[in-house]
Amino acid sequence: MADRQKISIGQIDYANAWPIFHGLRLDGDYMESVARVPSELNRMLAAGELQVSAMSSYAYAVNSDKLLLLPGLSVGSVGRVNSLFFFSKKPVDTDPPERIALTSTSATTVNLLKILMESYYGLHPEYISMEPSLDRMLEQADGALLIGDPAIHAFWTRKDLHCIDLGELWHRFTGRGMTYAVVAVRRDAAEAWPDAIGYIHRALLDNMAGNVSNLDPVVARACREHGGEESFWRSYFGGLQYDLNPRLLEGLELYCRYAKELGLLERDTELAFFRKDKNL
Ligand SMILES: C=C(O[C@@H]1C=C(C(=O)O)C=C[C@H]1O)C(=O)O
Repeated sequence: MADRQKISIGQIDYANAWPIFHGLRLDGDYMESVARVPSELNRMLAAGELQVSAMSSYAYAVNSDKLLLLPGLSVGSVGRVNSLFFFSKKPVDTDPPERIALTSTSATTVNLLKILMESYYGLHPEYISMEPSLDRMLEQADGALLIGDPAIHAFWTRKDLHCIDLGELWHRFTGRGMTYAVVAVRRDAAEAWPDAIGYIHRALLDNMAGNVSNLDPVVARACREHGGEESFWRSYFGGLQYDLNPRLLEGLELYCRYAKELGLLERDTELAFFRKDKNL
């Protein structure tokens, strides 16, 4: 990497990540940020098109030999999430789905659903990956997984469908929290520019702490851009956990163990963290 390469920072292009990124001012001569859906960020970070990014925790696990977690940053929950939904025409308990359409934007929740189908329900449906369009997904499958903003809009409008909150079901199954997204840095970037990465890490932590302690600006932005009640957005953001705390880490470790057991991950995952003074 050249000395003066711009550091590119990936942001999740969904409301769930606004408490981390809203109001962040890092762009300039040496840094730029881009907002994409999680699967695209996962690909870009692995390809070296980004140096630091929010990403699916599953994709971190797949590439953990090339990445380090930025401590204290996450999108997680202990229980309900309100934006990770499995929609089905019939109840799963009485009418098991034979074919499930998975949003192509997700990595963590796609595998969370597979874990829950297999280990909680004892089901082995066929899976297909599709763009997040619920109508089209349900033309081709008995159930559909959506994440992020499309999941929230579908939850508001499709009261005719059965709906399972994946964070709630995971909590019922395991008693644990779960980390859906993390923020990671490429190990080569952490080695090349420890000070710059440390600066970005600090800026993200401070920005997140400010937004979490005063949700008004992100709630106002969500009402403006997505509609819906202020009370919905306040409890949505209030219900998510952004600080990668021990309950979220414990849940992520258990998720990785299930994923490995079921052949969804090739290896055991050891979570490794960026530390400014000793980053590798
Ligand atoms: C809470 C959410 O968490 C997320 C789920 C992800 C995934 O399934 O890969 C990735 C990032 C987050 O967007 C959400 O999408 O609503």
